[in-house]
Amino acid sequence: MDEGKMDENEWRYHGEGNKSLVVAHAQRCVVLRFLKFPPNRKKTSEEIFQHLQNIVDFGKNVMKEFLGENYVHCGEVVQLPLDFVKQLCLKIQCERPESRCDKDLDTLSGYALCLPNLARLQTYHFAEHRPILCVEIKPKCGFIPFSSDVTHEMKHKVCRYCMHQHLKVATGKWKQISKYCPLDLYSGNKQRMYFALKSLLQEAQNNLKIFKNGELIYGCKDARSPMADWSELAHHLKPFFFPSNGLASGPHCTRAVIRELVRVITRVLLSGSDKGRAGALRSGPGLRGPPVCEASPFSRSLRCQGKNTPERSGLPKGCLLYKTLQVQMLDLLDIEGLYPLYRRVERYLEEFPEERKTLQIDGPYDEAFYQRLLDLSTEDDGTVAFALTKVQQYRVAMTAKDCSIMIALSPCLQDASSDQRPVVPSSRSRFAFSVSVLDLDLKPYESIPHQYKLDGKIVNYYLKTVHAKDATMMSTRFKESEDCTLVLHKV
Ligand SMILES: O=P(O)(O)O[C@@H]1[C@@H](OP(=O)(O)O)[C@H](OP(=O)(O)O)[C@H](O)[C@H](OP(=O)(O)O)[C@H]1OP(=O)(O)O
Ligand SMILES: Nc1ncnc2c1ncn2[C@@H]1O[C@H](COP(=O)(O)OP(=O)(O)OP(=O)(O)O)[C@@H](O)[C@H]1O
Repeated sequence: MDEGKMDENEWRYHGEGNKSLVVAHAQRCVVLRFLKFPPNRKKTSEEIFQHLQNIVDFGKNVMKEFLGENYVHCGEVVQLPLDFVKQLCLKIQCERPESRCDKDLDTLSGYALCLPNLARLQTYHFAEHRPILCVEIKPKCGFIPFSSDVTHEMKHKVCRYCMHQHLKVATGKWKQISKYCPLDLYSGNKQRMYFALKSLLQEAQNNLKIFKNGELIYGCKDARSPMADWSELAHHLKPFFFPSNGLASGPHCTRAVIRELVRVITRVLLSGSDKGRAGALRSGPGLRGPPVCEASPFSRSLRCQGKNTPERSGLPKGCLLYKTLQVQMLDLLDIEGLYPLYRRVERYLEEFPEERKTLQIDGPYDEAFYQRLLDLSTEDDGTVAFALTKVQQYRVAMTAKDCSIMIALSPCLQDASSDQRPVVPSSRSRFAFSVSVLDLDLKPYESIPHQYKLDGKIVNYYLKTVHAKDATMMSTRFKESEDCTLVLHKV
């Protein structure tokens, strides 16, 4: 990229989250990722540069090691002309969802991250001419805490995502409770994964987006977004999954197309080679905690049919979901066990503030930082060193609980080789695909007290409202017989 000759008209708004905003180049396969801040939060250019450089270093030295070279794209920090950034900011402002406008794009430093556009296949730099479909999933936390520090029994039964749904609906963030449960997606059991993906398609919230040729065609900006329209989605997807087939339109066609999409995504999620040092945690946390969440409509439907809890079929070890789950499980103590250790580090820093640097609280996220994360002992010897290791592991685990997975699919021409990319078959076509992970920014040390408070709020709200109601009648989330039969199709 020639930073000297930047033209805002070559870039278009692509998307944003709580902390960054992304614009995509119209022709080339690159995006620029800018940081966002609340209006009055002034940061110096040097601080912003360091923040971005930390993101790159953390990706390179930590996440690539854990998740594998192929899945992680760290990008690089670029310095852009301030005039370009200001014009770009003005140009995209009208496309930003209102709910995200509480923070402003950083237009003062001129720094941003330049990354490959993961909504396109990984050929970098130049866009492919073949059509491309991309599914982005933010799977969230895929396990139930196993820590003995957990004080609410409910946390050993119902996963955080399912509990949090109730608080989110109560506060108006989303209109309705999703049937998605991360434990179903991470189960490795095809039926459960199928159910999880279908549930995401029914109620996408911020956990699912679909792009066609880089354009968002499915996904929900906020609670005011219109209801998901499957027939419109199927219309977009039909040429991908039924290219030369005169499948009539209508509900039958919609169902067939959605089924194909879900099957292909399930297969892709279960695929993967195991390269690099990503197995570092394999002998670590392992599969612990209950295999199902009691609030998941899938497990409820099994119970309602008198069936046993499904076996944990397990994810293949090379796949990205497996690796992500292993990193999430670095949260060995749960926030309840972690918080007192955070307080221990805090007390130490109050006494010795100059030690913050030596403790690598704000970086550098280098090889030494990574090595310390591999110590999975939970025997507290009362030291600051022990507390610090658990705090850093917790931050890394929280990062993995909030990242997104991007799956890009491009139809293979008949009989054509796939340029050495992996290929996934569907019933009427074949796709070359790539899987990547994004939003791997290490969660800040300062967010730990917030996590602690939020955890209490989520559980208390759930206990007070939902569980109390549930004890006397089935949750409204689960509409009896409909769900009992829905999930048990062969996939
Ligand atoms: O706490 P959670 O689980 O609600 O996760 C937050 C996300 O909310 P979600 O529940 O996924 O809608 C939240 O996503 P949204 O802004 O709601 O789209 C952010 O990803 C937030 O991370 P950060 O503070 O921006 O680094 C996330 O905060 P962290 O907890 O990961 O710090
Ligand atoms: N390299 C990329 N290629 C394509 N799209 C991207 C890329 N990076 C980010 N995006 C898009 O931009 C959106 C926002 O990016 P990201 O999730 O990193 O924001 P964030 O503010 O850090 O998120 P959060 O709200 O989780 O803190 C993503 O959901 C994704 O759709």
